[in-house]
Amino acid sequence: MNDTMRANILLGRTFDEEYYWKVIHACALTQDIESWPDGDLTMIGERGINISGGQRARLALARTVYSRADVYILDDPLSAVDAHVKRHILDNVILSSGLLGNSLRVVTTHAESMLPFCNQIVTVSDRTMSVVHQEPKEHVVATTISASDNSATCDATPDKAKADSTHDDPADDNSIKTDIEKPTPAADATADPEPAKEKKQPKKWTLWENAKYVFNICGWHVFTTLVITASFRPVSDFILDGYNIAALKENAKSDTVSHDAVLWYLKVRLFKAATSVALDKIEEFIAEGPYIVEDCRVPSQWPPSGNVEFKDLSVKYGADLDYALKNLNVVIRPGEKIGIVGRTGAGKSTLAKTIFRLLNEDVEGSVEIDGHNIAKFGVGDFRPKLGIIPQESTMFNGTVKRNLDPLNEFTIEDMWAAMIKCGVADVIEPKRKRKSAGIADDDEDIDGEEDNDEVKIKADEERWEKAGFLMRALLFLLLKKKYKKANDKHQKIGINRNVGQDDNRFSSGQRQLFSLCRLIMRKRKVLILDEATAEVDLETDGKMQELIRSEFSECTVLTIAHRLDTIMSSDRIIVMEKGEIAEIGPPQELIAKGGKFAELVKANEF
Ligand SMILES: Nc1ncnc2c1ncn2[C@@H]1O[C@H](COP(=O)(O)OP(=O)(O)OP(=O)(O)O)[C@@H](O)[C@H]1O
Repeated sequence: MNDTMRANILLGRTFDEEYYWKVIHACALTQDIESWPDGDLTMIGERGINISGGQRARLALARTVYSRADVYILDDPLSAVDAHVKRHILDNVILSSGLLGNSLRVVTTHAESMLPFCNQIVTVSDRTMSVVHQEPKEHVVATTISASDNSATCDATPDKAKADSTHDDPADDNSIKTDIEKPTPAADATADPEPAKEKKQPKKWTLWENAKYVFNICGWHVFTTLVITASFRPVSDFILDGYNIAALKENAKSDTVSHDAVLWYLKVRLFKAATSVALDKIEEFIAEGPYIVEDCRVPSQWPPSGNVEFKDLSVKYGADLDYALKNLNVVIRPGEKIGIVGRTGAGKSTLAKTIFRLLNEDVEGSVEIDGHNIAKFGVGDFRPKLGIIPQESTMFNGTVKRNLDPLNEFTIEDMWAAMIKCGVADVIEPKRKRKSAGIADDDEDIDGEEDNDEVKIKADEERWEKAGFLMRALLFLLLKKKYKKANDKHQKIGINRNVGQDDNRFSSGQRQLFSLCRLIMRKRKVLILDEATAEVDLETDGKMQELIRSEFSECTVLTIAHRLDTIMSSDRIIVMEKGEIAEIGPPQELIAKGGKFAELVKANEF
């Protein structure tokens, strides 16, 4: 939420200073806090927009750990952090030596390296669960299961749990307090030093200051257009759709904003807290510069080959902040596959953002694609020519079709083909129905699949047959709407189904797969995959990598990943460290050299 880092963790709960700083340390947030101008009182934007993906994940973990619950359900808590931080969090939070050591911890994970530490491994496949009990490398869950054996833990073996509780592990007998007083040394002692407790007052922009700023820049009509639009559509939406606020500015000049819209806006939006978030977005849009630069248009087949060059590139997110990128110089050749790795906060995503000019802060130096400095182009012109799967993929409000093809460039068949390739077609419509609409991917036997709609239609027909005159009239009214669109083939197969921005029908992995569908349909010469497979299981990750290799063999692909398997087959690896390139070269060479990359590989093997 749009508040200080501390408020984001406390969530209105009492401030227990001692425990709070222990949580900060355990969740490896100390160094981040120290690097921010207002320490833990630094404002975090809505949905954590001004912190890195890893920082967001650790903040969410800290919020949960601060709740001091008896039972914790942690949904893939380590997917967005590097191997060192993963180890630190395991030791200081999740394992029995950590802050949650005395609680029951149910952890969902794609990280197989975590499995040896668990008492029970529950595998979920095709909606069936199988449970494996084992002797953990370190006692994680068992002690707590027996201590709170009233738990609704679906624990199939209480005896086993009790047995485990008697294991001779001193850490198990310690209270949380004792554990904390004697923290287990992390594998990497530098992962998070002791916290600094400096408290500074945050700088806050009032709504009025925000509004004045936008008024001064763009005047009344533009202001209202901007706010109405920005309130409804996220930044990424604009980017992906190829729209831009500058285009709206043009509309506003031609006086397209009706008074009704203005009044409606004033009533509904202006006085709501959400508006300040919209205003933040507006500032970003305005700072992006023109949508189209008439005397420097991007050619239609651009970029022709996909050569990417970073020249003396430095980036800061604010005058009083450290450089997030420092004097980067590197040439990426056409068609090269580059893996970008590095500790959390090293600058990987910032590097990706510079290629899309998503940063309006202090950017020095340049990014050139096929010899063109991208700063010269209008953002609306060059962005749609590049492809990205961002760290957090989004589904937009609208139909599945609009999500896949916001600019109406492709046929329905293209969309199904992409969804089938990426393995998400079944999420939208079962194979049986697709087949009846002529869009099945193979001849696999699907006769056993039950078609609920057909069963329902039959039941409706039977009801109709039995009904008298009056009842038929009533049924006619009730069923008319239901069957109105029954003849629409595409309606029947669900691509016109509405999905929402925060639609929980889609897992984060599935959202990433939908982003991959968009890329496959567009076939851009330069692609950025920012933790594009972090949320999917290893097998799907492997399939996605294979698909990326075959579909984009001619393209330049920059892949950011903490999971090293994902980038091991890259032509070259860039290891980022504190905003700089610490190492660059083919993966096997870097491993043989025994430097930073070799260290990361080793850390990943724990
Ligand atoms: N919008 C922002 N405003 C201020 N600082 C930011 C912003 N985004 C990132 N930073 C800071 O810039 C640095 C680099 O962040 P970046 O997101 O590039 O790291 P990363 O290597 O991608 O990390 P992760 O692996 O955690 O995703 C971090 O210190 C982060 O706190």
